[in-house]
Amino acid sequence: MGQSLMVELLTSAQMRAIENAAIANKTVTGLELMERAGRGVVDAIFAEWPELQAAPHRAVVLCGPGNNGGDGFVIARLLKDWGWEVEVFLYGDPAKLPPDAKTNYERWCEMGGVRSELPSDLGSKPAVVVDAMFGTGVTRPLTEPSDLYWAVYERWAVSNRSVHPFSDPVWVAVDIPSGLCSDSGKELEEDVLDGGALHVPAHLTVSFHRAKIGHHIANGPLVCGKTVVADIGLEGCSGPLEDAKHPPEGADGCCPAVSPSEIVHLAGAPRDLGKEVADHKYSNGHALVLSGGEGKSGAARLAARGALRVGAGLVTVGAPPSGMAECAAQLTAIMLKQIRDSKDLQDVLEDKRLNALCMGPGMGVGRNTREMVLAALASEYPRGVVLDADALTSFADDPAELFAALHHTCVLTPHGGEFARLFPDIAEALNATPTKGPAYSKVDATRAAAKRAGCVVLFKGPDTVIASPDGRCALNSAAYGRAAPWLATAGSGDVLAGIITGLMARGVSAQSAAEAGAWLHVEAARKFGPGLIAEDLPEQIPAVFRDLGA
Ligand SMILES: NC(=O)C1=CN([C@@H]2O[C@H](COP(=O)(O)OP(=O)(O)OC[C@H]3O[C@@H](n4cnc5c(N)ncnc54)[C@H](OP(=O)(O)O)[C@@H]3O)[C@@H](O)[C@H]2O)[C@@H](O)CC1
Ligand SMILES: [K+]
Repeated sequence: MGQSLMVELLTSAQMRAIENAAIANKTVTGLELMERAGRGVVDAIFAEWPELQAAPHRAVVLCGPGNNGGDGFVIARLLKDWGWEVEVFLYGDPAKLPPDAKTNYERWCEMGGVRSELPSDLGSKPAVVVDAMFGTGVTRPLTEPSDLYWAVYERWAVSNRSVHPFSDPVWVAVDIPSGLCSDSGKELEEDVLDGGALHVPAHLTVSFHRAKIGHHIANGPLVCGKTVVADIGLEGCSGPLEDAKHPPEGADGCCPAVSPSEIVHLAGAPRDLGKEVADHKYSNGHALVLSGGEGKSGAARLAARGALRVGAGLVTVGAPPSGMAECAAQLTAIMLKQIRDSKDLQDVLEDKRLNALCMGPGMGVGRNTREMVLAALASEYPRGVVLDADALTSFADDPAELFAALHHTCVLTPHGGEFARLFPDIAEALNATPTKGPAYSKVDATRAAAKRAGCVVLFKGPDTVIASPDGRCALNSAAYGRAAPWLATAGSGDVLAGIITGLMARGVSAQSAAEAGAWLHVEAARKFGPGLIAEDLPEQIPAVFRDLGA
């Protein structure tokens, strides 16, 4: 099974490396890139609001002291060329602008004025406000610049997104809304409460070459509005070659500036999930899902149903004696076996056809769960093991004991609370108020956790991050066109654990199963829509598969 359409997400350092390599290779000049960036923003505005292309309007362009500001001067010039009335503000000293930004500042000055002070009369309401204050170069909280920014915002408050956009100005962010860290999707803040971070939510954010991680993680989707990516002619420069440490020239003259393995991908639609006509049930594996006792078996049954629907050939629920009657009354296609402790589990695992295990949902926190997990992990046969919920919390007192036993066919699926129990120091770094950029991100945290645990970690949320110990990392974003707010419902995580287990039973590797599972989980929720409860999720998988042509 593979992933289709791998969309790359970059950090600011990766973007800079790609840009610098292209300039060093003489593929393009910085000035050309800036021109294309500015044009990309104008094209995106006209594509989004064709009414704005049809007749001239008024724009306010807020420029900052770096190259993001440089893009702003290009946009001002292009809009003016289009017949618009354009007012430009600059935060910073024009003499200190970087060279390309300065060139564009000077070109703009031949066409119009630049104000740095806030006038008492800001003039008539513009159709568009362009935020070109700060882009990927923000390294500290914005305090002083926010005066100008907020004044413009408050003057024409962008109150209600649902009304026709031109009753308020549309707010267009160049590259990323100013003040948002492009690596972490967090706003840099002062330690003090009145830090004055900038984060006006944009209607449209136009980024360049690739989306940045920050557009898709943490607050990014809340602040960026609709995000589009403009092609600025750097295609082929991200690193199509495997060994980017010793980069030969790329076929198109570009130099792969970033090792492909370092790049985070947006999880995409999985491919090849169909079954072969000649398959029999054992060709698609046998998943075992461990359950809790009486009144606690629902979570395991949800997981088992997810595993079966995603195509595991057979699924068995293993329950302690007190859970047997409840499970027997509820299960039909799913088999049932009594497993009370680690000794029973070891016996059951003698059957090598059981090739994937799901442990945790509803199992209970404590010694018995701990011992069963360790018994499963000690088994010599290399089966997939998905650990969720109580299987994670049972090791809160001694995570190192768990980490010592984990191996490369394991997947941990913590939510924020479980993550903090297993990786308290990493969670603390992630949750600290970010005062410097690039800020520590959920990507950094998940990669660090995977390395420490020695297995795949899937850190849940609307921005689910999936990382392997070798650094491979994907982001499954339930935002923008894939928002799935009804997924935050009891038992939804149990189904996800089961889906991943089912995929591993079918022979999918740990990282790919976690990525595909997270993607399918969101799609199943979107298929059902409002009113979704966890029981509905497995039942939507057939429709999702049909859409995939599986
Ligand atoms: N990469 C590409 O391919 C392309 C990139 N392009 C564009 O370049 C943008 C990146 O440009 P950039 O690196 O100059 O950074 P940018 O965001 O303008 O800010 C840096 C300036 O802000 C200042 N500053 C920072 N924090 C501050 C604070 N708290 N308070 C006050 N000042 C603060 C900082 O000052 P310093 O830290 O140096 O003192 C520096 O002067 C990118 O987002 C995209 O729009 C496109 O043109 C073409 C293709
Ligand atoms: K910006």
